[in-house]
Amino acid sequence: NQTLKYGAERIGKRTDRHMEHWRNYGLGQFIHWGVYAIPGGHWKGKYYPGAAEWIRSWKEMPKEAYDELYKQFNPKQFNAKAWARQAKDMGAKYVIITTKHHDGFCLWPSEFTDYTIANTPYKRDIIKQLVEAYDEAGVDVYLYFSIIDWNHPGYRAKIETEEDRVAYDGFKEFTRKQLLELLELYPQTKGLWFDGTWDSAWKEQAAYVSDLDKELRAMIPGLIIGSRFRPDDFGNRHFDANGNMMGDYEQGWERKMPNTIEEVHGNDWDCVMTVPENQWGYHSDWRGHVKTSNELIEMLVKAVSLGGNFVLNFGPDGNGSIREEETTIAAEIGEWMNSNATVIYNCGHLPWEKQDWGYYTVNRKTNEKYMVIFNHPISGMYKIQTPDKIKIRKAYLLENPSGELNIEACGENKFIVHYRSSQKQTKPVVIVIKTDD
Ligand SMILES: C[C@@H]1N[C@@H](C#Cc2ccccc2)[C@H](O)[C@@H]1O
Repeated sequence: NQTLKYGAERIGKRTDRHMEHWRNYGLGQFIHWGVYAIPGGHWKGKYYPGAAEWIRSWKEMPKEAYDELYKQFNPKQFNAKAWARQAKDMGAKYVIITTKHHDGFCLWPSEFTDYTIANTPYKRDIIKQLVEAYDEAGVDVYLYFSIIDWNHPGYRAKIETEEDRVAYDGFKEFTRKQLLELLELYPQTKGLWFDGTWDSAWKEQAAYVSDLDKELRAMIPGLIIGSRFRPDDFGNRHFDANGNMMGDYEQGWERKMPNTIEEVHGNDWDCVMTVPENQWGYHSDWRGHVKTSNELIEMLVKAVSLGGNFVLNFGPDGNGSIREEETTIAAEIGEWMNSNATVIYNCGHLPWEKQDWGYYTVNRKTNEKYMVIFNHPISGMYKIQTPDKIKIRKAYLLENPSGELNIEACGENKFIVHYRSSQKQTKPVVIVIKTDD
């Protein structure tokens, strides 16, 4: 182990009540919204094949043209309360909202730049409306903030000259003032979700970012910040040079998921996921595979079964509307969550051998165990292998607690639950299991 001045601030999970609350969310919503929603992945009739929120970086998009778009931003359909209601009905316990993406456009009236919502035809503070609406709906608010800021003159991807260094020092102070401003303006914020911290310029700022991290945490008790913010002494992010995670949870699962508990290294973690293959901001022409609600429910259950949170992205259009595909997905997930949230909220990893029929989750408070079934064996036999002498005493469908299922004990820690559905299953089914531990 090396002695690090700016490595992991803690070994092992945070155990305070704020983090315990975060750990038990299960399901969150991501909102990516900004001026990139105006072109929606097209420019002058051409289709942009990349992620819509990155369209400014497209060679076919003149930077000066993009940088004028905010003067058209006037989302007349925007209704923060409707968005919050939809998220609540989907079963999301928290939301992560883009305050500023890589293009540098601020959805709040920051006093440190003119490139903000205040200077659009819309004028009003989007972040304030969203924070208040979600908070009122009982959905905790987290703020996404991109360190990369293509609009700021002092931003650098790398520092090569003395001029770069001076410019970047000014950019660091600008970044710091915006972050303090956000927490000052929106004290309901429970955490910051940082992005765009992969530049070498940022990765050389271990001392500065360590101080900033402390300053931000001092502003809001219990503030939660993931592993994508601080670099260590050697520019490592997520894990320091000694392999210890920096931040309160691992932010390494973007559009991908772990398959085993070993891959999450005993840390808290989140998975942030898009409905199409790779669109966070609004793209009017989703191509490639668009995930169904069943696929997304399986990802949610898989994340919880491995001790993480699953955060599903929504990309509202330039008028402030949530697109039809996302509205349908939210309703279908919400319908399943209505009768199955028991296996998601306050649940985590059960260290039993993974079986083909699906995933286990366990309620951290009651120790009640769940089998969430995605694959029905034609045998009608659901195998369970318990560790060290744990016996299965009872099993029943979550939707029918009085209908006990037949359990066959097959020798040391092997059990078979017999279940054959009477009708065609189009959504995951949950079996509750009672044990003698
Ligand atoms: C949460 C997501 N992170 C951002 C990114 C990215 C990215 C950029 C380059 C290579 C791979 C990923 C996306 O624009 C979105 O905000």
